[in-house]
Amino acid sequence: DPEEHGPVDGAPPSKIAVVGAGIGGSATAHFLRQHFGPEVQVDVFEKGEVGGRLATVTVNHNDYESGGSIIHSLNLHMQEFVKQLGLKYRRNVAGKMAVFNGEEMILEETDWYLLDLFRLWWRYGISFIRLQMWVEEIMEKFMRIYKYQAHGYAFSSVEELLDSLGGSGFINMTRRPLSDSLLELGVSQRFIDEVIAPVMRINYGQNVSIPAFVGAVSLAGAQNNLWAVEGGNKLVCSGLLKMASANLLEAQVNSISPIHSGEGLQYQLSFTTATGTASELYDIVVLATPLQASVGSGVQFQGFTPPFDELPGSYHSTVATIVHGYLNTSFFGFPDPRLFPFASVLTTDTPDLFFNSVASVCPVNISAGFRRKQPQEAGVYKVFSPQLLEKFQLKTLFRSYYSVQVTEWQAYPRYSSSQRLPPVELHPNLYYLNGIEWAGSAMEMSSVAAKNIALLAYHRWNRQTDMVDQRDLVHRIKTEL
Ligand SMILES: Cc1cc2nc3c(=O)[nH]c(=O)nc-3n(C[C@H](O)[C@H](O)[C@H](O)COP(=O)(O)OP(=O)(O)OC[C@H]3O[C@@H](n4cnc5c(N)ncnc54)[C@H](O)[C@@H]3O)c2cc1C
Ligand SMILES: CC(C)=CCC/C(C)=C/CC/C(C)=C/CSC[C@H](N)C(=O)O
Repeated sequence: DPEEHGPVDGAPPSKIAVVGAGIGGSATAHFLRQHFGPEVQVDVFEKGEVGGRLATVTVNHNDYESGGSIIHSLNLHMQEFVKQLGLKYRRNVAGKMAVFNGEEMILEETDWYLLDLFRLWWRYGISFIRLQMWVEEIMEKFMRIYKYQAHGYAFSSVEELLDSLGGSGFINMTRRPLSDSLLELGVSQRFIDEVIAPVMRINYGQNVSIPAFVGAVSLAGAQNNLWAVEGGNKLVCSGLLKMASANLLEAQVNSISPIHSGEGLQYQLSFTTATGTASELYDIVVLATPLQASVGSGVQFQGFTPPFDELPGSYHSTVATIVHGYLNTSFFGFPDPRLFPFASVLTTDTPDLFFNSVASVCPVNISAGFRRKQPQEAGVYKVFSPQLLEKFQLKTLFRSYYSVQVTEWQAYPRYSSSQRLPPVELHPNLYYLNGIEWAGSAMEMSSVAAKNIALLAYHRWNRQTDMVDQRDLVHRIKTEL
């Protein structure tokens, strides 16, 4: 009901709450400040660590990313944050990749690009060219969002946002399995089994039946133009909160209820801090954390029914195990570690294989002369697996080790092609950011959603309906310029 958005006299909101200080919540605080100006109070509630799923662990005096680690060169919001915050890029240190099927390496990268290309062509025909063109085309359409957002356009749902970028084709990609889309494109089943499936396993711990849209995001994350933030990706979150002059409250939000008073519509947030429970009133609230029961945000809605009973679906559990030790290269068919040239090993979808990938990792601070450790030396490796690794499994992958650090993540949605995308607007001035993860979960996706919600909240508050869910933006923007 438009009557319930901002006041008719055009007064700005005085207090806005953001729940969650991951990249989604921090970026929201930053964009809210940009759009609503310096006067509004922005409170950010965080029950755990700033950064959320962007986190590091310390091994042998160095820090390593244990959650979200890589950023695409065309992820322009992340790039802009790093620039504005005066942070530095950390380029990917090159390393060769192989695919293991539980018995042997079925694909091995070499030092010779042309040889690799020839091998790919020999084994899979032109599947890899078709795939590359498909991902490029999707990326090109995805990039439209930056123009739309720069012109101030917002979308009231993830479907509207996707539709504006790639029409019904993009929405359909969230509803059909990746394998179907690729087969239709003429990509061979062998290529899907031996290349696509391993990429889906390392990036989302799932298989090729995940929806095509998130499949394309995952494939973009397997390209070679990737980077990270020097010092750790989570520095972006703390930096954005600071730049936005947001008040960080170390508190768990327990409930949200709408209150109608002389002030108009407000939301009462009740929350628990180290010293007890309290509550505050806000004009606008943004929830920047997954609300699925399996993730356990603990937020209850009181006094109104959001547009869902309980959000359907659950989050996929992925275990990141960081091991400092000696890789057991014999397990991969290389008895002599000096002859093992790979920095990362991906795996095919093979029953009984207990891990998705193992990769040598670089610390978040790399000095100029940094080089990856050779397999005959002790190095730091990240293993992704669906379950906690048992001791015998660690002993299978490593000849010996000094330390093991385990992070069990409710990592990203457990994707299915029949899942509908969650709503963005839960009540007139109450917004939900993490529905976008059901299209694709990545730092940039949360950043795009953050910008969208800040714009949407601003236009709704000011009753600017002509800036929301506008059609034919490609053409409109051309003529606006
Ligand atoms: C192992 C792993 C690897 C990944 N790799 C990549 C990658 O390489 N590249 C990439 O782009 N993406 C990657 N991702 C995905 C990416 O990390 C996420 O999409 C992104 O970080 C999500 O950010 P968010 O802010 O939306 O959510 P979160 O980071 O989950 O933030 C939500 C925050 O809300 C807080 N919170 C929850 N409930 C409450 C409450 N009631 N009160 C107060 N606070 C609350 C939580 O503590 C949390 O800090 C990876 C994820 C994982 C787990
Ligand atoms: C949003 C767009 C257009 C592109 C993002 C591409 C990207 C960076 C995807 C990564 C997705 C993801 C969840 C990766 C997880 S694992 C990452 C890495 N291999 C690791 O070892 O940590």
